[in-house]
Amino acid sequence: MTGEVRTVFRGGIVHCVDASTTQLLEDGVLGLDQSNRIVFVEDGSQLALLQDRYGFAADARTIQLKPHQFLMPGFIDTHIHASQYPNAGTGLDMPLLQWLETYTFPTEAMFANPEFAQNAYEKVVQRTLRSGTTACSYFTTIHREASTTLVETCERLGQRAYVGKVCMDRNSPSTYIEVTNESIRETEAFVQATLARNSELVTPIVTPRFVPTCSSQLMTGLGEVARRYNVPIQSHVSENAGEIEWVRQLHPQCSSYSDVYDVHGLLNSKAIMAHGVHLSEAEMQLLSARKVGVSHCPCSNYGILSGICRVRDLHQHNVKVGLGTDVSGGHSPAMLESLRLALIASKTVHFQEPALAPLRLYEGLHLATLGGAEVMGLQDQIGNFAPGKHFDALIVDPSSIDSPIDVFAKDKFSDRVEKFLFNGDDRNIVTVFVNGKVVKRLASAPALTADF
Ligand SMILES: O=c1[nH]c(=O)c2nc[nH]c2[nH]1
Repeated sequence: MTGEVRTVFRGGIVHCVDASTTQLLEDGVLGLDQSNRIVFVEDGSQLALLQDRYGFAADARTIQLKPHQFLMPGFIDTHIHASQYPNAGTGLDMPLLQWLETYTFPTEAMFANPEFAQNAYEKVVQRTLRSGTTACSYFTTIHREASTTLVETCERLGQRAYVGKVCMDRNSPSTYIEVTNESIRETEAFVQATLARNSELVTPIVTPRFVPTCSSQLMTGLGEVARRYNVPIQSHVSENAGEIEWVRQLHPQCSSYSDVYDVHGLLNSKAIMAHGVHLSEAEMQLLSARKVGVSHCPCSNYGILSGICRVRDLHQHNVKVGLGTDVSGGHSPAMLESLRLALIASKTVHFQEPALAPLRLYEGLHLATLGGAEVMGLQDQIGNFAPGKHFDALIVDPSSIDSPIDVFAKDKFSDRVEKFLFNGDDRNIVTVFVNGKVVKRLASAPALTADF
């Protein structure tokens, strides 16, 4: 239910209505109610009619975007290791298992130090917000205290987030491993404490790292915690050939990597599985039947030599797909980079399998916004500008100060949007709203009243 219209934005608007429909309005209007929920998105020429149709408050305000500016939904990063941000852009010279041992586990172990954790988490939340990411599904480390620091940081800086304390009780370094029962107890304590905050923005997510580092007893226990508190689950699946072979040796009785999670009660409609690069036909059918979402992480899949996820094939199997930066297997915390590489990766798949058509630009935008919301189970709350949703949005300015884009008189509105998606960066993202609150504002932003 939405209320009377209190705020109207007028200017360009682009958002994905569904996986195959994008609404592009060069002169659009978007109405918000008193709690900053979206009431409507319409063509601006209809404004007078809309006042009657939706009931505008007597003191409703109109915020006029500057020429070339447009509104779009915030990006949704469905898979990011907040604790690996100190390594972002480094160490991309090895495949997954070696990379974990050499770079990743040693850095994650440093989060035992609260000051190190505080500094890193502050930076990753600031950086992702600045890049236009309004919602993230974060992995932290095995440390509960530091994981709570990330929860507090997201709340304070105003980012919507799932935060998961990582669990691992086998095949891990002696300095970075948990005892099974303690890992389950600590997860439950973290879930309880995070739920008790009644946060509008942050939700705990149960996070078994991946099969090689989680015993059967741990996976079963974590599945029970997720069910008891009705919270989501995240992990990694079928990312890398060496990893998949290891899982086969560890669980010879299971028919596939995905089946290992299934028999331990970890696949359901609230589960997010990252990568899915080498999923078999049977695994795609299983993920589809369990309504599991896949986080496609193309930067990481190239960076740590995993392979290429067949997104079109997943869609044909009716599997939900969103995008993840997967910092720091992925080099960049910016979702624009993941979007671009997702488009390129789909062309590489197409070269190899011509029947799988490359993703079109707006399918990429869907993956980065509404598709991500579906993967996180938040499709009724965020991901596009449908009535009733929260206002998690960006004001993009292709002509902002220091813009990396040049706009020409011949450019249509759709050209300006495309230029941003391919050549823009955070200098073009002049305002970021999460839950109707401004969390980033640059000098080129339109004037806003103080209560945003
Ligand atoms: O890309 C990845 N990053 C990780 O940190 C990880 N852990 C298990 N599997 C993983 N894959």
